[in-house]
Amino acid sequence: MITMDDIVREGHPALREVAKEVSFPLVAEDIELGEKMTEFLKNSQDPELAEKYGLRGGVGLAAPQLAISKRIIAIEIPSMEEDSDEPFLSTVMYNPKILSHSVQQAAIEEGEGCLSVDRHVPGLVVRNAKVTISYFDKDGESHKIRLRNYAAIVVQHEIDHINGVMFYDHIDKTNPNYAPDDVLLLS
Ligand SMILES: OCN(O)CCCc1ccccc1
Ligand code: NI
Repeated sequence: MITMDDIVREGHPALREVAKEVSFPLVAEDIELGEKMTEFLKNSQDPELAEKYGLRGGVGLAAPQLAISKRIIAIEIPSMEEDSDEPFLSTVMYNPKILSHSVQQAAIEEGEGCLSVDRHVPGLVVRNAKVTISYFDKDGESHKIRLRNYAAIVVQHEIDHINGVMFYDHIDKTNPNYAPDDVLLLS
């Protein structure tokens, strides 16, 4: 299983590379990788397992964070309702792509973090509020989905990783808390 020891930290070259597309049909290794990334995210969101294995909670993970320079991301966003055991978004995206996005921008009010960054980097990470994403699933089926708000933020954070971009690259150097006047602040 993937643990924090497998996640590379800032300074590792893989985090600054543009990852390569995967080709279809996928090799077994890339299908298994996606499954292990999802397993990590689920474990990281389970208080007992997270504690037992010392996992930091995550809702997304990108292959470059495992020093694998491939365009593979896993998303595991729990549903907002406590009782529902269906996640809001649970998927492994191969060759994800932002097809289009809103003019409207959004940011998480308390900023972002990253499993590959062992420090708090304050500041607003302004992103597109809505995105239309295309991706392939493990069976090579093509998908096109529209995401907004928190889910859109998470997927953009992960797609940044496969392009060698870190969340703090988006923070305004001179005024980290700069918020464009019509940015949607998500709490
Ligand atoms: O790359 C995944 N990762 O470092 C885990 C944190 C993901 C994440 C955190 C805050 C806002 C969007 C996404
Ligand atoms: Ni990250």
